[in-house]
Amino acid sequence: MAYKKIEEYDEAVTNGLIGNYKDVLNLLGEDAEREGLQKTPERLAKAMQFLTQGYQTDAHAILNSAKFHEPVSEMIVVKDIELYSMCEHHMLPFFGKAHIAYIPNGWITGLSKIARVVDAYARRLQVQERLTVEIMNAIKETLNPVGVAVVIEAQHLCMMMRGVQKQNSETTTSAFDGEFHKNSTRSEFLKLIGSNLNHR
Ligand SMILES: Nc1nc2c(ncn2[C@@H]2O[C@H](COP(=O)(O)OP(=O)(O)OP(=O)(O)O)[C@@H](O)[C@H]2O)c(=O)[nH]1
Ligand SMILES: [Zn+2]
Repeated sequence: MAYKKIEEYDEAVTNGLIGNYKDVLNLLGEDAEREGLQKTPERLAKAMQFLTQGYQTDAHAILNSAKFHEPVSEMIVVKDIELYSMCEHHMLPFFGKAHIAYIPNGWITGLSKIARVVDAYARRLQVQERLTVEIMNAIKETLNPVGVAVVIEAQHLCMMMRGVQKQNSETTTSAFDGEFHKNSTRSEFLKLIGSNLNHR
């Protein structure tokens, strides 16, 4: 399946969500019919479809769509890829940065495709750990690299706006494969992204 942007929203899904979001507003003590809220269920229905469009994207197809044979054997690092996702426990956002590296084994992919793969998995209901591993596996399975590494640093609104209410905590998750299991390779990557995971 080719990667496609959501430009049109599924009418049946949108209408179903609109009805439900009206109920949600009323249950929360609002008046869903008041002027300021009249279009809110529809906006929210579209926003949620946008934020979960990853279910309609195929990360492997994204990477395969710009796969080039290239005799490169040095580490390729794409860092500071911003990401926005939603935790599957509270459906509240978590957001931060992904840093990704791979060491090619004859095949490279378009750099933008790496960032698109982040979105393909981030735009779903997620836990940060699974998001990290899914990105790694997609790169591993399509490019068959000598090694692949993914580090994600994120803040979770469910820990900030509610619950434990910690405003400054940041969660770092990582997934390493192949050459990145070697201390020296992993250290080089962590140094390049300026991560303090190096001290572990
Ligand atoms: N491991 C992991 N946990 C997450 C992530 N996002 C949210 N959580 C946690 O999921 C847990 C759900 O715990 P529960 O005790 O079922 O939910 P809760 O009563 O709302 O918990 P509190 O947030 O502590 O109030 C919480 O500890 C959240 O911090 C994530 O990406 N990874
Ligand atoms: Zn949460």
